[in-house]
Amino acid sequence: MTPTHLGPAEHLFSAEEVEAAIQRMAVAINKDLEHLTPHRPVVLLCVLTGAIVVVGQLMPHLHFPMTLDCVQVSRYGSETSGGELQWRTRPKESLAGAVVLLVDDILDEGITLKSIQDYCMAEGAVAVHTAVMVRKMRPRSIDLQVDYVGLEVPDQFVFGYGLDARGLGRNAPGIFFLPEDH
Ligand SMILES: O=P(O)(O)OC[C@H]1O[C@H](OP(=O)(O)OP(=O)(O)O)[C@H](O)[C@@H]1O
Ligand code: HPA
Repeated sequence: MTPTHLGPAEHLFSAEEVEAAIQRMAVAINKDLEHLTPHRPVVLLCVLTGAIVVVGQLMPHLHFPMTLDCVQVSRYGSETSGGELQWRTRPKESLAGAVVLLVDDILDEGITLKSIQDYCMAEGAVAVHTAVMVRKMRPRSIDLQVDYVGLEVPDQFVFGYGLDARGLGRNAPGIFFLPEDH
């Protein structure tokens, strides 16, 4: 157990391990998207709030022309189980004809990422590539292919590196979970 300001927590990944995983994702993304962009920049779509940290770490390692836009959606709030998806902010620019790189911090049930991917396609995106810093190892009823995954985490409510537990812990330098938090 590691002491954190949320209490003693299991330490899953150090900051160095998370950063190394983000760099590996960047290498794979560069390989796939670099050749697509001579005509039009990729739209990197950050899923606020949690993805702000992974996007900040990922962007300097991406070597193709891009613009940065964001959506803000939420379905957990201060809970550890998800509810209905609330849309707070939609992208500023039109997605018509765009290649989108959609980046979130976690794939849990998959409802958030799938809903945003569907939204992008409905807005006219030509392709939506998806990337998550962590994917939770759990059964999922959603049919969703995630193109880039940094790390796999157990079926626990994790925090750190942008991920919160009841609003706190986004600044934790690594990925943790509270053993009693389900
Ligand atoms: O795969 P799902 O089960 O849909 O859950 C994943 C989503 O849940 C969290 O967002 P949250 O609703 O907590 O908003 P936040 O990013 O503002 O914390 C997380 O940041 C993902 O966006
Ligand atoms: O395990 C989690 N941690 C933080 N936020 C989340 N949103 C969905 N699952 C999680």
